[in-house]
Amino acid sequence: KPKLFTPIQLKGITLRNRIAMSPMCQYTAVDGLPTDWHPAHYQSRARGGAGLVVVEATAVSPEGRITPGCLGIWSDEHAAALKPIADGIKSGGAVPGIQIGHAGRKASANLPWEGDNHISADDPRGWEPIAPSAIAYGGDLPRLPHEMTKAEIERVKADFVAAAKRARDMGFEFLLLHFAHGYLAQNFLSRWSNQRTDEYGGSAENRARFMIETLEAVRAVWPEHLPLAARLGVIEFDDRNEETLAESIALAKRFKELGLDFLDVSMGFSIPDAKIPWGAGQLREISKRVLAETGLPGSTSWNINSPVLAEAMLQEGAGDLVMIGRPLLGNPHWPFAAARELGLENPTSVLPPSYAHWLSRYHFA
Ligand SMILES: NC(=O)C1=CN(Cc2ccccc2)CCC1
Repeated sequence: KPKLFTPIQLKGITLRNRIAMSPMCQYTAVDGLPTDWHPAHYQSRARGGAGLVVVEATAVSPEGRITPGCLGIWSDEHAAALKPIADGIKSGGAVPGIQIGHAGRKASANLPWEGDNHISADDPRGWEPIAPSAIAYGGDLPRLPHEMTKAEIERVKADFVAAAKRARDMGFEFLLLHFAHGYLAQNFLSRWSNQRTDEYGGSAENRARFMIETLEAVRAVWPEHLPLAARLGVIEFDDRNEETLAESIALAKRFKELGLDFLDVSMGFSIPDAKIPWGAGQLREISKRVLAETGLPGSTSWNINSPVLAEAMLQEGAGDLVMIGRPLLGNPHWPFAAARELGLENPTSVLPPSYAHWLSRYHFA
């Protein structure tokens, strides 16, 4: 039986299979609120057979959005608007997850298909990004962020806690902290973006402080029986990969001590000229190493572009789940196609009865 279609228990929650829909920004929110796009987008992937559906990066504050089209959970109104989405994922048979984050120095950008660049400083649609240091990312995101004061650091940590409480209260059962992709938490971790001289900068411990303190504070409010996860940028593909990986593994071990239940292995994306080794299953070896050394259940993503590759990665310990992104954009029923390709008996069993009944009958040779 393919491992991809075996259940897994994470704390008090059981996933029906190992297929997770990776959080992917839809850029269709208005003032942080979902539109009719979001419920259909997410419920269709649950009905298509995924075991876990993780809602896209949802900002803990307005200035924490990547673009004006990003979701937010910074108010009770925003939280209430997300409840139907959590309910729809659950009624579709998947575990409802959500990623919460802050875009840091990459914030205030145009939609990817409308420039993918910083909104110009004089454009009222934008806002001033905030980050650990006044150092711009560069490339198409050249805007200088405002260096956060201690008070702002405290405020943003509190925003993460408030966001976690709202996600909990709206029925989400898997919480994924966005600690990757050159956003705020990663901005603190990376020397490229953090040159503070206070206790939030300098040593590896100091640069990890924001993540550590945020994890501790969120853990205290996130229910013990629900999995708390983090997506961590463990490597930058710059000129110090070994050092970064060693720091990341030590940090992940610390996260485990602090009660993290699940680690999703990703990339730092802290600088524009990173040498990303794009390719099928590109983080497979890195994920195997990080998860083996930390002993945490986990996953990775990035171009897991075939069911055979997904199965191989599970078999070799590159994750307990696979994070499937773009293939699920192209086909909400990717799990059904994977079930057939991997030879699962009764492949239609991954779909709801309304589809499964007719898909499993009246075949002809
Ligand atoms: N919210 C996120 O984590 C996002 C990650 N991206 C990853 C990505 C980076 C570079 C190339 C492709 C995809 C795209 C934008 C949103």
